[in-house]
Amino acid sequence: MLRIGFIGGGKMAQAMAKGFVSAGLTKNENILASCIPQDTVSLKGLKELGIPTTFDNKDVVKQSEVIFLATKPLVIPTVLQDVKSVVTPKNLFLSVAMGVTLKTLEQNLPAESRVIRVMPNTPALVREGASVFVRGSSVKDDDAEIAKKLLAAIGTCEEVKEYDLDPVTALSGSGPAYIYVMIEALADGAVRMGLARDLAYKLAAQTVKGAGTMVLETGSHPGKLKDDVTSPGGSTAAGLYQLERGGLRAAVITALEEATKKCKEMAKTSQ
Ligand SMILES: NC(=O)C1=CN([C@@H]2O[C@H](COP(=O)(O)OP(=O)(O)OC[C@H]3O[C@@H](n4cnc5c(N)ncnc54)[C@H](O)[C@@H]3O)[C@@H](O)[C@H]2O)C=CC1
Ligand SMILES: O=C(O)[C@@H]1CCC=N1
Repeated sequence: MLRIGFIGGGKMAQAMAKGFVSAGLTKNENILASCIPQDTVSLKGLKELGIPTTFDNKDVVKQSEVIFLATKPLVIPTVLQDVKSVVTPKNLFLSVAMGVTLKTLEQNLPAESRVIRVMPNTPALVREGASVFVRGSSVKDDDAEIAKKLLAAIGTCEEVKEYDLDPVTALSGSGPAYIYVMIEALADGAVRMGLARDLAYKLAAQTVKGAGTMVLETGSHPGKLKDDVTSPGGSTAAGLYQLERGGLRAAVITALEEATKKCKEMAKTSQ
């Protein structure tokens, strides 16, 4: 069984770890995750999952073949300098850090280290994640296969070019947050119109799930699927008109632009 470690044991690390265990790729007790001693939130979450923890990142490198780098982006160069002396050719690094380039990752590790950049998202926890990955310069086909196997076990997985990673981060990395806001707003609207809140959340969430599955499984254009819902002179047309008046599309498009810009800024500051 593959020995998986996480440097940084926060929200994203825990979501992936839970997904890997549910997929049968490893067991909780075979994972090792590090965090900082004062981070009681991470420690509590890892304890609940039954994942062993350490405050020494070198332990993670020594005990794991595959090491996810899952601290905040700005910490990554310091973390890599700290573990550099114990890195061996058996270690494969998968960085999930937003904006931290392969160049920065490779510069802070021994020459020819095997490094892959990944952009996952938190629905990995329920094996409904959307991940992409990019190979570093010393990565072999076997390493890419390991990344694919791990990521495909917790959702969908695509290989992309590094220049795609910032818009991917803005879309599927951050996207669950945008959708949760939409689910809250849908439910708030229904509650305002008199529906019970529990039922409103359930219907809103299933509607998002169902609409996503329609796009994925029918292969139809989202515009056509929208037209299929919109009866002439009906309620949907009345609702859609208000969304357009409220600038929903423009707001979403500029949200993606701002999130992408943030990734590009991070690439510079984390060098
Ligand atoms: N939360 C999300 O939905 C996603 C997050 N990411 C990336 O995942 C990374 C982690 O993000 P989150 O899990 O949201 O943050 P988080 O704050 O929940 O987790 C960060 C973890 O790093 C640990 N940490 C901090 N300094 C450390 C050090 N020097 N050595 C070892 N561990 C240290 C903290 O104790 C904590 O466990 C970020 O780089 C982010 O860009 C990527 C995709 C999605
Ligand atoms: O908000 C962030 O910076 C991270 C990257 C994508 C999702 N969460």
